[in-house]
Amino acid sequence: MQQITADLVQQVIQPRPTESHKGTFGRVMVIGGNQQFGGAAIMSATAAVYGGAGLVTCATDLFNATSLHAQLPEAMVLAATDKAQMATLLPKMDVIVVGPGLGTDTWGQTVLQQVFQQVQPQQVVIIDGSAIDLVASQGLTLPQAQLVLTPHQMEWQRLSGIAIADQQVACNLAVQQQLQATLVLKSARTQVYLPNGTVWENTVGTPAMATGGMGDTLTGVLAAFAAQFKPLDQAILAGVYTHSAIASELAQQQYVVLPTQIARQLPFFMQEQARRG
Ligand SMILES: NC(=O)C1=CN([C@@H]2O[C@H](COP(=O)(O)OP(=O)(O)OC[C@H]3O[C@@H](n4cnc5c(N)ncnc54)[C@H](O)[C@@H]3O)[C@@H](O)[C@H]2O)[C@@H](O)CC1
Ligand SMILES: Nc1ncnc2c1ncn2[C@@H]1O[C@H](COP(=O)(O)OP(=O)(O)O)[C@@H](O)[C@H]1O
Ligand SMILES: [Mg+2]
Repeated sequence: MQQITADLVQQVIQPRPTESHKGTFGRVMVIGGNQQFGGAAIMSATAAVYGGAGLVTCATDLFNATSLHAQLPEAMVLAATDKAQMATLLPKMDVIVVGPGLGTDTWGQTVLQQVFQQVQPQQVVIIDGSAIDLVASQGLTLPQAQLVLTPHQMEWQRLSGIAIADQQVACNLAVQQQLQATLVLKSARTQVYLPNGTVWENTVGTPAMATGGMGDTLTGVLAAFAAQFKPLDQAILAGVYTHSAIASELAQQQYVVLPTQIARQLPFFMQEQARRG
């Protein structure tokens, strides 16, 4: 198993080119947030904006629109069930996050199926939370795209059929290769399984991160990094490390680290890495 280190992150996060504009840094759409879990989509979109994605749109239950805009006016918003608008906007996206706070009821199922039908092969699609549970419970076929799955151990158990106690590298790798997706298997020591069959381990992180919304925030970090930095494999590894490294820094003084604090720290951490790289 290879280790994700600060060196790798500093190679990925580079100073921004002077000749650039918002289009240079990618378009991200976060799809999720039912009436119960709106915060999850808001946290994902927040991390995507603070992580540097050029344009961020949140497709959600419009119940969440005011709260989203109250703290993140940078994000655009639309109803996830608006078929016409989704059909216009989805093909324009570089990176799609689907699942944070989506829920597994009929609303979530309808939204997910519509997204899977419209995704294009060149797009990066980050599948998280409820979307993973729905793929598992409904036996949905994953779309043709650059897929990144971000399950925690329980979600991976549901999707892969491998019980948490049996989630060893060889078994995980076999299923990940079948799924033809990057796997970010989240735990206290998150592992990343890349399409080329290499397996990486996160080397930072803290129990101060064990708070609801922490994984939702990770999806936004990964989306922003995938939108800005190439190749995708390196962007994902750097995103996983950055999310936890910020938490570890804050945990020097805090017993608990809030997901929204990690998002707000992203521009500072990224500037530090860009200067060192
Ligand atoms: N503020 C919000 O709106 C929040 C919304 N959330 C959304 O709620 C939906 C359900 O997700 P949940 O993850 O809460 O529910 P799940 O039922 O999928 O999983 C949570 C349970 O899995 C177990 N588990 C075992 N190993 C674990 C591991 N390594 N990491 C995490 N849990 C582990 C724990 O007992 C935990 O209670 C998702 O769509 C998610 O995005 C959550 O992220 C919480 C915050
Ligand atoms: N004890 C811990 N040590 C290190 N990282 C942790 C710990 N507990 C949780 N995390 C991290 O927090 C995130 C939790 O993700 P997830 O369970 O999907 O959260 P949520 O769905 O509530 O947003 C993952 O990135 C995981 O690695
Ligand atoms: Mg989660």
